[in-house]
Amino acid sequence: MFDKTTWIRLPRNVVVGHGVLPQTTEAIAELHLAGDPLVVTSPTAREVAGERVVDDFVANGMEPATVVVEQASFEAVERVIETARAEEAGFLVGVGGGKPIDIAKMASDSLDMGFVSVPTAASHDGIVSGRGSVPEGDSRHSVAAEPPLAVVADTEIIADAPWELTTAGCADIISNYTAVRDWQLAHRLQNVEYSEYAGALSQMTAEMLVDNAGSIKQGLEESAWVVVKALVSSGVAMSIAGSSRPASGAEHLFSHQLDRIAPGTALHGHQVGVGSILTEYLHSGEAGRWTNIRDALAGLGAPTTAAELGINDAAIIEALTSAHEIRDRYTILGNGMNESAAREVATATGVIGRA
Ligand SMILES: NC(=O)C1=CN([C@@H]2O[C@H](COP(=O)(O)OP(=O)(O)OC[C@H]3O[C@@H](n4cnc5c(N)ncnc54)[C@H](OP(=O)(O)O)[C@@H]3O)[C@@H](O)[C@H]2O)C=CC1
Ligand SMILES: O=C(CO)COP(=O)(O)O
Ligand SMILES: [Zn+2]
Repeated sequence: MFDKTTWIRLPRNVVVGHGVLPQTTEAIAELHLAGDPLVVTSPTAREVAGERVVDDFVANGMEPATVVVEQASFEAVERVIETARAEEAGFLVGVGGGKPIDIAKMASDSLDMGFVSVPTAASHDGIVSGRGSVPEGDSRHSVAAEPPLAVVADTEIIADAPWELTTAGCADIISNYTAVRDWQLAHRLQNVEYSEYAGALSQMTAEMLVDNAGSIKQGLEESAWVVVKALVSSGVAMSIAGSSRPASGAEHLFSHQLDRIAPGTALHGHQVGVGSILTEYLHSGEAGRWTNIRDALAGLGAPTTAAELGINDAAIIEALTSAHEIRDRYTILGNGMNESAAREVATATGVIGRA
C-alpha cells in the first residue's frame, strides 16, 4: 500500500511592495480570523512599523494589544502566550526582524492561533517559515511553529532599514548553498529524508540572488524587493521540507555557537555567510567553490572575515570546533573538527589571519 503523506503549510496572502503596510488589515480581513490581534514586536520595529499597525487596527474597529520582546528565548514565548491569554487575543501579528517573528510564530503554535508576519527588515529567511530558532543552554532548537497565514512586507520600510540588515538577509540566502550540500550529505551517509523539490528550490533561490546581485544596491528600494522575494522563497523551501534543513546546515551551527560565544556581536545572516565560506571549503577543498561564496558575499558588502564580523580569531576556532555539538544534525562537520584543522580552514579561506 502507498502510505506516504505530505502536508505543506504555506501563507495564503503574500503582499510585498512600496507602502503596503496599511494593507495589513485588508490582508488579515480576507483570512476571516476571529477576535482581536496581539502585536508582537521589538523596540525599533515598534517605532518603524508596529505602532502604525496598531493604529490601523484601532481605525478598523479592533482592540489590539502589544507586547515588546528583545530576545529570542522560551521565556519571551511564554510571556507572549500569557499576554495573549490575558488580553483574550484572537490572533498574533509579528512585526520586526527574525526574533519577534520567531517568538510570535512559536506562541501562535502553542495557542493554536493564526499568525501574520510583518517583516521590517530583509535580514533573515524566517519571514515565511514554519520553524522557530531558539537558544537554550548549550543547544539551539529548531522548533515547529505556526507558519504565517499572511505576510506583509513593505519595501519602503525595509529599504529604509540599515543596509547591513539587507546584506545579512542576502548572506542567509547564500548560505543555502552549503545547507543543501550538508542535507544531501546527511541523506547519503545517514539516510536523512531529503526532498528534491525543497533542495532544488533552496539552491535556485541562492543562485537567483547571486545572479541578481547587480540590482542589490544600497539606497535602491528594488533591492528590498529582490531580497524579500528570495527570503520568502527560502522560507517556502523550509515549509516544503517540514524542517529548516534546506536553509540551515553546518554554517548555521557555527553561527549558533558564535551567538553563545560572542553574543550580540554580529548579525545572524553575516555569521552564517562567513560560516558558509568555511564549510564550502570543507566540502570541496582548496580549489572548490568557496571563493565564489566569498566573492558573492564581498560583492554585496557582507562580511567575509572574522575582523569584519567584529569577532576575534579564538572565538571563530572555538565555534568551529564545537559547532557539531549544538544540535543533532549531521553535517560536513561530522563528529567535530580538531583545533589545528579548524585553524587550517579558517586561515586558508582568509577568515582569520595567519598567526
Ligand atoms: N525561524 C527561521 O526559519 C529563521 C529564524 N532566524 C532567526 O532570526 C534571528 C535573526 O534575525 P534578525 O532580523 O537578524 O534579528 P533581530 O530581530 O534581532 O533584528 C536585528 C536588528 O535589526 C533591528 N531592526 C529590525 N527592523 C529594523 C528597521 N526597520 N530599522 C532599524 N532596525 C531594525 C532590530 O532592532 P530591535 O530589536 O530594536 O527592534 C535588531 O537590532 C535569529 O534569532 C535567527 O535564529 C533566522 C532565519 C530563519
Ligand atoms: O536560520 C535558519 C535558516 O536560515 C534556521 O535556523 P535553525 O538553524 O535554528 O534551524
Ligand atoms: Zn538563517
